[in-house]
Amino acid sequence: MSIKRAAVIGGGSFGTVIANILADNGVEILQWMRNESVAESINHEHVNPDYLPDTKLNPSLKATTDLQEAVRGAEVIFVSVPSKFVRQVVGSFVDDLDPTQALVSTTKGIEPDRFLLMSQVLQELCPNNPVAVISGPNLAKEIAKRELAATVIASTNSDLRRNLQESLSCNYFRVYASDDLYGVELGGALKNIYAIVSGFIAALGMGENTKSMIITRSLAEMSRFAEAMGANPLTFLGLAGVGDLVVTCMSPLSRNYRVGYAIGSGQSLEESVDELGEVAEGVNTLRYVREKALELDIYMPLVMGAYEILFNHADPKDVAKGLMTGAFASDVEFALPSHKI
Ligand SMILES: NC(=O)C1=CN([C@@H]2O[C@H](COP(=O)(O)OP(=O)(O)OC[C@H]3O[C@@H](n4cnc5c(N)ncnc54)[C@H](OP(=O)(O)O)[C@@H]3O)[C@@H](O)[C@H]2O)C=CC1
Ligand SMILES: O=C(CO)COP(=O)(O)O
Repeated sequence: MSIKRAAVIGGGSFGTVIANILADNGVEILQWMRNESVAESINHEHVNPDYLPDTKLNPSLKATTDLQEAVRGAEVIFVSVPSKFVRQVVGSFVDDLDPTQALVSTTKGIEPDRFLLMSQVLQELCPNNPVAVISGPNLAKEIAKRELAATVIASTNSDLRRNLQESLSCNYFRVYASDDLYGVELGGALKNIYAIVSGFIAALGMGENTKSMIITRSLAEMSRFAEAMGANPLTFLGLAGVGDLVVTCMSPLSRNYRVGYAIGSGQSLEESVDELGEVAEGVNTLRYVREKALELDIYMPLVMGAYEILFNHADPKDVAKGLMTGAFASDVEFALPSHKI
């Protein structure tokens, strides 16, 4: 049975795109945002002027700045604010929820204190509510133009998975299923780091072989981290792993890639983030993953190198040279374990 009424919490580019797909599919949808003038523009002009100024939105998509109004009666609540604010924003409406209402995170980030992914934060705040995540190669600006794309819905609740597949699938958006929430979410969070690295590489004018090497070794590093964290690295072979890694490492539409490109072109981290004006989750994720890798002694040379460039002003060219002179290593560690080379 597909969803009749849903809420999207967040007025940015991805929240708006998800709300618009649901509206295109006939779901009654109320999108919450804190900015009154953006809400008014969505309601009257059917445009989100701050994040998707060139997209005519479905006129049935309604916006509000009243959080309680948005969640009241919604069968599913999509949470689409930056990871830094998920706990605060969701925490302000948990008391209004009943246990039938499902929560879906679109957010690709990590909460640092206990290294929690967003579905874990949602589950902690709302232990009786079903939870899912959506992740995949989903650049909002392309989906807004209704260019073909695919995504993954992950949940251990098979009814919720199926309802979400039915409510989000349409002729420009294909929705695949997974029951590995942690793996799907970890892929979405980790790839942002490597999109920043790929941005450096592009800014330095490095070749196509270099770009391919970086993407492939990023996948090896992500998988090594996933395995050490107890996740299933096979999930990274799908859209939420390879798929999202490839698109964000290759496209200037990725905000994380753009931050990397700006830094590789000589701007400071602060300038790059300010100029972007949107969230680039990879900057904080890089800090948290580096810390976790040091704590668990996980070999992550790209993460360590990127950290030196972003936070210690290291020269990207010197870091790249250092990466080329590491100890001899295995190509696919699942096939040839490192200790056997
Ligand atoms: N854009 C994309 O292509 C995709 C993004 N994602 C993920 O979705 C999440 C949201 O991204 P996206 O929509 O692109 O982000 P944007 O940067 O486009 O927008 C962020 C939104 O969150 C709002 N916001 C920021 N801080 C707060 C706060 N303290 N309280 C309430 N609202 C707040 C902003 O409001 P205001 O405008 O008032 O500041 C804005 O509406 C991220 O984790 C991202 O990684 C996932 C897939 C694709
Ligand atoms: O996650 C995304 C596409 O799948 C969006 O990436 P950015 O946050 O780097 O723009």
